[in-house]
Amino acid sequence: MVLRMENVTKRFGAKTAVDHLSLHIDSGEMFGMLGANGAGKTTTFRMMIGLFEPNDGEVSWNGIAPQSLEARTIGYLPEERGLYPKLKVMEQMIYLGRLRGLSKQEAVAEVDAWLERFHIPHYRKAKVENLSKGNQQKIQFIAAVLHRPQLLILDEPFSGLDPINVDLLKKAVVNLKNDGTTIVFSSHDMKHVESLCENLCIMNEGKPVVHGKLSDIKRTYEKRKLHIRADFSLSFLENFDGVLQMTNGAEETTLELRDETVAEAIFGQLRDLGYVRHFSVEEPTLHDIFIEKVGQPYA
Ligand SMILES: Nc1ncnc2c1ncn2[C@@H]1O[C@H](COP(=O)(O)OP(=O)(O)OP(=O)(O)O)[C@@H](O)[C@H]1O
Repeated sequence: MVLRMENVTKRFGAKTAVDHLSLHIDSGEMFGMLGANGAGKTTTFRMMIGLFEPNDGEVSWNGIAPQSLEARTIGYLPEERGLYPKLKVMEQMIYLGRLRGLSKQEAVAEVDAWLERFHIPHYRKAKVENLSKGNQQKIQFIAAVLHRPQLLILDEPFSGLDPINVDLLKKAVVNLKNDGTTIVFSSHDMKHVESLCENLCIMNEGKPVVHGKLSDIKRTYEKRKLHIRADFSLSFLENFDGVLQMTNGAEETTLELRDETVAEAIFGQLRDLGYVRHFSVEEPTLHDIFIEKVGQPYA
């Protein structure tokens, strides 16, 4: 399933929530959406699944409008979790499975397998309202995947989970991807996007400010961080051409450089000055790129 969003704009009254967004997500890909609160991620997801119509532009999956896809094709984990608190887990999952075209037996088999995988088979008959927040989230995740969708859209799937459950869910997501599911997800933790996605989009005020392959984005982002530990004073580097910022830690000096050629120039000079214990150039993190492009740390 290939997703194409061409020049998509969505307005709510005077507010432009998504502004001329073009995206291309390939079949079987895991795609990350980043953006501060209100950047337009959820609105984008809702257009991907046909809940919202764009004011301008087009959305299609394999050339088909999302509204025309079969219910079985899409799985969606909404940001606002929407389970029925009074219903028992299995009853509720059977109901949702039936809505997506599964028989009762198929739904029960899928749900039992997922409950085992998530180490919560004993909650089969529990009311949702009696589960912890993290376990409710696992149930909500199961609701999004029990019909084995080809496209899975996960809005903040890891928020509110402890590290063990984050790992459990991450593994599940990676397995689904390896089985061929196309996955789009948003996360407020850039490390999740960095570890899971080859391709991503950073949105800011409805506009895509960075979009493409993570490795290409990092390569074309010129700024580098340089870490040095030396047995002599490095104070002369403060005014070195291409050094944008210098921070002296207890053991190590960290420099922000205009680009990697500055590191080479510094390296050439240090060799003649004394013993250098450590010299390393760091690739930019997604966090660095986000701050540069969006102008503020991620909320
Ligand atoms: N149904 C709506 N009616 C009016 N305005 C809306 C509606 N949905 C979203 N908006 C506005 O559109 C903008 C983008 O919202 P959206 O929920 O897509 O952002 P987001 O990136 O998902 O944010 P968050 O990380 O906080 O979930 C916001 O300013 C929001 O207030």
